[in-house]
Amino acid sequence: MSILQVRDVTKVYEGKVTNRAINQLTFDVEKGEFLAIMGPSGSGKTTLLNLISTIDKPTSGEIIFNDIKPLNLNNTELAYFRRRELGFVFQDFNLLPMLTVEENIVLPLTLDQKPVQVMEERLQSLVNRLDLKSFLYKRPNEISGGQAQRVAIARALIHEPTIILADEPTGNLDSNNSREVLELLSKINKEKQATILMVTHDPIAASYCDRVLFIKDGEFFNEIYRDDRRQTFFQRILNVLSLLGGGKVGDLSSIRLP
Ligand SMILES: Nc1ncnc2c1ncn2[C@@H]1O[C@H](COP(=O)(O)OP(=O)(O)OP(=O)(O)O)[C@@H](O)[C@H]1O
Repeated sequence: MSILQVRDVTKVYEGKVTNRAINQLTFDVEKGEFLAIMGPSGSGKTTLLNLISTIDKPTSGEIIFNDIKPLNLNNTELAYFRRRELGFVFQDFNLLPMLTVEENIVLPLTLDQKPVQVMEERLQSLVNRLDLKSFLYKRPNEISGGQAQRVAIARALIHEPTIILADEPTGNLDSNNSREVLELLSKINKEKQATILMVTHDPIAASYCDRVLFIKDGEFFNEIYRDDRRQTFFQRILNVLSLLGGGKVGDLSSIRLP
């Protein structure tokens, strides 16, 4: 079942020079899928994420979540839709520094005025699943980058969104913390059938996904599905990246994945 349908979407930035950042892009995201979007710098990944997250509007084409077309919603409905249906995970975590880890996580429910009991139940379940207990009462500047990203993932999950949109979630993490965050995303994807769309430059991060969709100059370039072994999927991702051009694929091709 498709959770998200991107239908013939084009985004043109008008200015001194007209820039067609996304051009007639069509794809679906299935319920429970973990999808990576990859492409060279300037290929339109951020633009696409902004369109899917309803921060920006397509010039033409449609984006449909289940049966909801965000373009048809007014501003109040759109704000509510974003809060309820979408979960965001960013490269720089975006935690509020003055709040504790616990307060950051329940913030979306506080904004939704959910009953305290609901907040506590969901918080407890996430604290156990994401192993957050030891730093629940600390503030963001007192925890590591990996821990901060786990908190951001908990915050994205607490209102049980239809889809999690992750923008380079490991971009600011070292390799150990990256692996921890990717294993966590993989776990919530498998155990809770969470649907995740992740934009990444990192072929190791993409190798945790079920499918990688490659874009070039705002257009569909290729897509590949994971097979049994992550190592062979990783090699196939590198092959497509080398066809796409740019990047440091040569340096990575000898990596053995943990
Ligand atoms: N607000 C804007 N106004 C005009 N052009 C823009 C705007 N935002 C992006 N662009 C252009 O649209 C194209 C796609 O940019 P986008 O940021 O979506 O690429 P990207 O794949 O996310 O790049 P990167 O990997 O470097 O972040 C680029 O040519 C960029 O210069």
